[in-house]
Amino acid sequence: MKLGTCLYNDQTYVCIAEGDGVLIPALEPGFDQPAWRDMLTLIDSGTDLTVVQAAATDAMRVDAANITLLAPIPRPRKNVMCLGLNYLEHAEETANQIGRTGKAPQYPIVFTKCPTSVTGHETEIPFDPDTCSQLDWEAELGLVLGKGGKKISRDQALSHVFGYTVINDLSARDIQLNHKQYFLGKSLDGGCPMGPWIVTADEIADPQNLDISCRVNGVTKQASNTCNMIFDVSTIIEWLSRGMTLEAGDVIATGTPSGVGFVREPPEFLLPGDVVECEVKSVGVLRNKIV
Ligand SMILES: O=C(O)C/C=C\CC(=O)C(=O)O
Repeated sequence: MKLGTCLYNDQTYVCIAEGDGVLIPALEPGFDQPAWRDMLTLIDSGTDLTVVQAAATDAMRVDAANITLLAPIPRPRKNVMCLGLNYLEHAEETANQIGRTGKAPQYPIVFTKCPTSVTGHETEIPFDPDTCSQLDWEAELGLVLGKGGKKISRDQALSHVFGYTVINDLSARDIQLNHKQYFLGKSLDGGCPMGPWIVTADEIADPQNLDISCRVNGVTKQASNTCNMIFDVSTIIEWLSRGMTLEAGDVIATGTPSGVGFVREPPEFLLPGDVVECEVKSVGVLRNKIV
């Protein structure tokens, strides 16, 4: 099932992709209203989603033209947790660019993006030349947890995943590299496009076998497969939860493959007018324009 968050008649709802449009369960009074108006409440509620689809009525069907999709979780409760240098070729291209030895990280590199950076599919990403002149793309597989926990074992990790989404870990390289910590350069307003949907975990048989790519103005810049992650999804959850309690609704970006802009010769960055598309096969295409 593909779940999203949309605006319909100036109100926010959780919706389910269906054909050319969506189902909005909250339009039927019989459905749990708080859960179907907010994705995090829905995740917390543990609602049986199959029941909803089976009970779909015409009153719930809305044409795609009548809604605006937002990020599936428009404002996560806490920072989006992200993996740095989690594909070997990307670790190597980065090391070459900044004059380091290119080795796979021995331990996961984890940084975060603040919740206010989250934005949706087809939103415009503001380009502010006073702040940043080196805006770069990073296509990533995103995880949304359905169940929290501490010391989650690799074996159990996938059972904690509610679903998968696409994230563009937009990176202001000048800010990121000048400030040592990644945080500021990764947290610009509009710097975390997410969506269009959360694809529920039952639909993704193997998160380590998904083609992942990024196109800028239709030209492919990144093309890889999630099998090339250094730390796979289960290991990421295991590592993150070793000493830190993970919670339902947490969002994790699992790292980007090679082909980012700042390591190119000459370096390439996003400019106003550019359209950037991140795609994870079976999960979706996330498109944004820089303005
Ligand atoms: O300064 C570094 O070590 C890494 C620079 C870029 C990597 C990155 O942003 C990532 O998300 O991976």
